[in-house]
Amino acid sequence: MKNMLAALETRLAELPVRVSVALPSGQRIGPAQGDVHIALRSPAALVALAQGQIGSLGAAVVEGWVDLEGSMRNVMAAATSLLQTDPVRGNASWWSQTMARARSMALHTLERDAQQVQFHYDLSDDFYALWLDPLRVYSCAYYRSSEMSLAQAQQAKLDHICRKLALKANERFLDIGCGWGGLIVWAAQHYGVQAKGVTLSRNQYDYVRKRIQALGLDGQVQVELCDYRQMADTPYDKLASVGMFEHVGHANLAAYFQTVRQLLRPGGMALIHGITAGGTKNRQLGAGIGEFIERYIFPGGELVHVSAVLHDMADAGLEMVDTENLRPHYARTLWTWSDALEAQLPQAQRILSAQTDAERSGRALRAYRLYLAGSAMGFEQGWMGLHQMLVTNPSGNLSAGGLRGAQSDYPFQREYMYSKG
Ligand SMILES: C[S@@+](CC[C@H](N)C(=O)[O-])C[C@H]1O[C@@H](n2cnc3c(N)ncnc32)[C@H](O)[C@@H]1O
Repeated sequence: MKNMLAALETRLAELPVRVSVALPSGQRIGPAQGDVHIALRSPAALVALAQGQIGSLGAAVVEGWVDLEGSMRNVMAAATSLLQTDPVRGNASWWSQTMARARSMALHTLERDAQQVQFHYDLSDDFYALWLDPLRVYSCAYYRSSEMSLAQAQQAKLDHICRKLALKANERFLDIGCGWGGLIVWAAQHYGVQAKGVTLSRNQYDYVRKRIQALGLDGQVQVELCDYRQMADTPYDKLASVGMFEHVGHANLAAYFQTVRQLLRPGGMALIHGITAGGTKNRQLGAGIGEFIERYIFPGGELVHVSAVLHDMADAGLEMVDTENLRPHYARTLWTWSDALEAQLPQAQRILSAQTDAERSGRALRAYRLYLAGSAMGFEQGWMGLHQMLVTNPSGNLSAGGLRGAQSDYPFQREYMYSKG
């Protein structure tokens, strides 16, 4: 115990911010006044701190076994420096990979996915509205110029996607995992497409239906509450799926891309946008971070390296024509969400308390504070990436003129993405 405390004290002295710690015994270590103050109430939390298990320490904060004071930026600066192992380093053994695959299959039945998605997205619309932009876009923004606000950068992202897809008036456009409907409404209003979105969240479905009505878009935009695996629509001209494959799981990724291909007409284009793992072996981040996210934020969420995503896309017969990594944009997006939440903690607590008892709402708020700031830090550190992948369903059909080969709507050069066509 003495050695552990001495080692902890040395580590605290080396941190980039001043961290003071109150031990369960009442003893204090570190500076008298810190930028961050940690009050430990359980010996297990002390061990997590000493071992740099920052995810486990976060869980202890959520459960109320640790009190944490300080700005989220200082907390995260301390957290990265406390780490003793690289959280991106995964286990490559055959056994661990096989177990991870079996777990992934079990986690993603139709029933479980509906529960897992509703656990997160149906927490409270008012809570999300507090820190998201006015269109409630819940994915990485695109800061086309550095002075953009979050609202502008989210609009720029919606437009970036529409341009990449070269959307044209009257085309049929599907958004799998449409959230609060930002993209389908934007694509209908600005590109004149016939749009449909699907979501597994009841709150999102109700909200989008009302928004479509309020905007008078009934004949042009539709939303459906269903799982992507249950769709049997005739193929669309264009398709997007944004912030969605993180919920699909590695074991189901190939089937997800087969569904994408079936829902896309020959020659059509799809834009797949999602969080990717920084390493090739880890489905979850180490140091207890993955367990934290699984338990409090995204049950069933899985990270997959971009190489594995592209592999399964190719196996499904989709051709990747353009890939862009927006990782720094997600760090900035997440810090903006985190700052907005930090600036409105009493309102957030009130909103969450209206849904459930004080203990559960307190836990949820502590979990979201750590998740938003921790994710911002994770993108800054490169533990995760954010890839936009443009793919086509190449037609290989015999046409009247003979064999056409693999053709698609993808233009010859990528300049078209930067000018409204
Ligand atoms: C991170 S949100 C992204 C929402 C939206 N695309 C955006 O950018 O704001 C993920 C979305 O995927 C949806 N989703 C997750 N699993 C799904 C499934 N199996 N079938 C249909 N939708 C699903 C959720 O309901 C949610 O709307």
